[in-house]
Amino acid sequence: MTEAAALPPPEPVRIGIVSISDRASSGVYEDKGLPALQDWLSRALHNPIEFVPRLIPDEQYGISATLIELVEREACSLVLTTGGTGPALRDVTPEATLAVAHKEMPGFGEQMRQISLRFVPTAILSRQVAVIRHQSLIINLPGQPKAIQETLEGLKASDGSALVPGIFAAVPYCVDLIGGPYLETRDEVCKAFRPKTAQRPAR
Ligand SMILES: Nc1ncnc2c1ncn2[C@@H]1O[C@H](COP(=O)(O)OP(=O)(O)OP(=O)(O)O)[C@@H](O)[C@H]1O
Ligand SMILES: Nc1nc2c(c(=O)[nH]1)N[C@H]1C(S)=C(S)[C@@H](COP(=O)(O)O)O[C@H]1N2
Repeated sequence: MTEAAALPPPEPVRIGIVSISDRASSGVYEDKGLPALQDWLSRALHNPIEFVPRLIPDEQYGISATLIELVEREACSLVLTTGGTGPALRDVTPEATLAVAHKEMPGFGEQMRQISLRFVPTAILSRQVAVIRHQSLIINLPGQPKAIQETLEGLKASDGSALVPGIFAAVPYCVDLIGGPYLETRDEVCKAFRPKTAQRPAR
């Protein structure tokens, strides 16, 4: 038997994915946010994932209500949003997210802006936040569908090594610390960082 075969199977995880866009939610254009989130997470994680998707307009109270529902009724350990983080009048995702926060996790937004500045100078306009509510981590990502992979995965050199680590590298350990399932990443997509004492044998 190989070492990987002797390991227990990865724990299942419920992940809320929320696309926040006036135009995609009203059918003006096709939503590309939910497929991009689902595709990247399925490539990055060994864990079986149950996705809980929502496509909603840029309405502050509706966004907060959706986040509470995903955390409290749907028991999602992780919730990723995309869209509504810029400076436009209708962009209220950060306010809606902070309104349901028990703790703020400013490092995610800081790192996201560092990564995004390597791709576009307008990253300085992005206001993403991350928070903890109960035992769930909620993270805002920018609305451009291509920005989802850029921020989660970071910037890689041509040999695949990380030039700027993506924000997802810190997600599994954060989820450990709030009592969620043990998330196992595929190193070629995203190498999770955990201190040695928190690591289980690699798959
Ligand atoms: N869910 C989505 N699906 C496809 N493309 C999107 C989506 N959200 C954003 N985009 C694209 O990224 C750009 C910037 O996103 P942003 O969140 O600022 O949208 P917006 O201009 O506020 O409009 P809306 O809320 O109607 O998507 C959009 O103009 C659009 O081209
Ligand atoms: N990685 C990455 N981050 C990005 C972008 C991008 O193209 N790639 N677009 C920026 C732009 S133009 C804006 S206005 C802000 C906010 O985007 P949102 O309102 O679509 O959430 O995200 C920024 N962050």
